Parts: sequence; C-alpha cells; structure tokens
Amino acid sequence: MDAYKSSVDFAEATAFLSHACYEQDKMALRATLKNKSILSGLLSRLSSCSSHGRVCVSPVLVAQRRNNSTSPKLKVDFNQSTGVAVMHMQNPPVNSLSLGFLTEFCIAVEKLEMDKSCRGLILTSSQPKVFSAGLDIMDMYGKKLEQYEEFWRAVQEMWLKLYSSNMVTIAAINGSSPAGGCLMSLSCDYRIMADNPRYSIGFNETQFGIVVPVWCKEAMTTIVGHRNTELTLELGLLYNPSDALKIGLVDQLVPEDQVLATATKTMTKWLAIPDHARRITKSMMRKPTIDKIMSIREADMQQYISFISKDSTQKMLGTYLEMLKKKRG
Ligand SMILES: CCCCC/C=C\C/C=C\CCC/C=C/C(=O)SCCNC(=O)CCNC(=O)[C@H](O)C(C)(C)COP(=O)(O)OP(=O)(O)OC[C@H]1O[C@@H](n2cnc3c(N)ncnc32)[C@H](O)[C@@H]1OP(=O)(O)O
Repeated sequence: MDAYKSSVDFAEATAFLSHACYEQDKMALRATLKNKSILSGLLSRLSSCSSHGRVCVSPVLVAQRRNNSTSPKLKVDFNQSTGVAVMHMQNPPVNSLSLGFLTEFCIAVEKLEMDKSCRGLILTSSQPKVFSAGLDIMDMYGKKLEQYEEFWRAVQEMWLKLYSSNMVTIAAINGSSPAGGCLMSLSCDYRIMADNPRYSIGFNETQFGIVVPVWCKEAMTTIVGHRNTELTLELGLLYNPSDALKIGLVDQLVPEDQVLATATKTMTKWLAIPDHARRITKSMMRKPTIDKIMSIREADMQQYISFISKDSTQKMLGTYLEMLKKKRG
C-alpha cells in the first residue's frame, strides 16, 4: 500500500512537471529544491521506485511527455527508434554547473527517466574543449545562506539523479572535466574521453582550499579504489587522459572526433543486455552508496553551508576567481 501510494504521489508530482511549460517546470523544481521536506519525500520515492528496476509512471504521462526539448542550457536529442537520448550541455563559456543549469539538468533527466522508451542517455558537451568546468564558482561566492542551500540541494540532486538512474548512462567527455565535471562523469556507467593531452580530468578542490563532500569521495573510491582516491583528493590532482585511463578514472580513450560515435556504439552493446537484469545489477552495486548518502544528506548540507560561508573559504574562492579571470587578461 505504501509503495503504491508513493508511486501515485510521485506520478502526481511528475505529472505536474510534465504538464507545465518549460519555464514553469524550472520554477516548480526550484520551489521544490527550496523545500527540503518535499524534496526528500520525492527523492525517497524516486529511489524506492528505481531501486527495483521499475519506473512508476502512468502510460498517459509517458504519452504526454515531450521528448525532444531545447532549453537554453541543454539540448536533448531523443531517438525513439534506438531508445537513446543524447544530452548536449550548452552553458557557455565552460558548462559550469550553475543553479540554473542544474535545475534544467534535473528536469531533463527526470523526464527521460520517466519515459519507458528511453533506455540510454549519453551526456556530452556542445562547448569546444570543455566537458564541464564543474560547479559554478559564482554560485558559491558572496551569496546569502539560503542561496548556498538552494545551490547545494541542486548539486546533491543532480548527483543522485544521475547516479541512481535506471538508464544506461555514458559520459562522452569531449573536453576538460575538472571537479564537478569529473563528478558528473563518475556518476555515469561508462566514460569515454577524447585522447587530447591538453584536456584534464580529476578533482582539484584542495588546490584552492575546498574539500569535496563525503559522497564524492565514496563514489570515486568505488571506481578507482582507496589509494587513487586518497592521492587525487588530497593533492587536488587533475590528470591528462592517458593518466586518467591508467587509474581507471575513464574507461576508454578515442580520437577527439570519434567520442560521440564511440559512445553510441558502446551504448548499443550495453542495451543488448536485458534491461531488468542490468538495472537490478546496477541497483545492487550502487544502492548501498545511495542509502548511505541519503542518510547523511542533511548533515552534508549543514557542513557545506558552514564551510562555504566561512570568511576564509570565501577569501580563497575570491582569490581563485581572480586567478581564473587574470589567466585570460
Ligand atoms: C569539511 C566539510 C566539507 C563539506 C563540503 C564543502 C564544500 C565542498 C564544495 C565543493 C565540492 C564539490 C565538488 C566540486 C567542486 C567544484 O566543481 S568547484 C569548481 C572547480 N572548477 C575548476 O576549478 C575549473 C576552473 N576552470 C578551468 O580550469 C578552466 O576554465 C577550464 C574548464 C579548463 C577551461 O579553460 P578555458 O577554455 O581556457 O576557459 P577559461 O579558463 O578562460 O574560462 C572562461 C571563463 O569561464 C570562467 N570559469 C571557468 N570555470 C568556472 C567555474 N567553475 N565557475 C564559474 N566560472 C568559471 C572563467 O573565469 C572565465 O571567465 P571570464 O570569461 O574571464 O569572465
């Protein structure tokens, strides 16, 4: 009964999102992100729905859902015949993960997730040379406490949505991918990177005085092991593609012009596996991490707010921003 009610409530919530026009969607999700109790309710329902490899949504909602959408910061091309969506991040100049971007991203993933015909998601960038520059530093600098909270909730949400997705998710990393960009790709099932030595990927946070959250450490450890995570996070290391491949931070390197084509080919291989078996296996692998993280979500929020709003952290971020801007001038 509880499970049934959860899926109905969740379907109602997503029905609301699906019926609204895009701007209304954004306002609705942002309002939701502001309300932590509603959000945790939605999330726990989402995870309880997806953890069993089922998508709880009425067929009517699926039929009404828009599959091809172009929003300012994302372009989603969904091919009904293959069941694969390609999501192009287009938030110039460097696809930084701003509150606006994260909000659109969460809505877009949610819509695809609820569409039974969508089985695979390829994430890539429309920006030259950059997959994503990570969290938007402007959203972490000089803001009010409630703005830090809203932003961090969106960061947590983005990670949870991608990490717990029922779809096969492949990151087609066609440029540099530091910090939050690396985190985004780590949440996917498979990572293909352009073999260009000028690109980098990893976690550089400690270099400018910030600490990655515990769930980021957990996710990375499951992929590259304790020692590589320790070295990367403590030293704030960014790797060139071949070193990233050596430690298992990416799964495959290909020439730059073949990243998307290889991702598409790889997706076909993954989709040849029966969905239910793959989904249940994915859930078996990831659920312990997700459960652990859900249980510390509010503590993580409080830690983030208290850390980011410290004068010393703000000073470091200010210096780092200056440095990024001077680099160009
Ligand atoms: C103890 C408890 C702890 C609790 C936890 C607390 C806190 C933890 C907080 C966070 C951890 C979460 C993990 C993720 C963290 C992050 O993602 S932080 C962001 C880190 N990102 C970076 O350091 C990347 C910086 N950017 C670059 O290295 C380069 O821009 C590039 C991506 C390699 C691209 O280079 P290039 O093409 O040469 O472009 P430019 O450098 O010239 O940049 C163009 C403009 O874009 C601006 N910009 C770049 N990155 C960002 C960004 N992340 N946010 C906002 N803006 C960015 C840059 O300033 C340029 O602007 P102008 O055109 O000069 O105005």
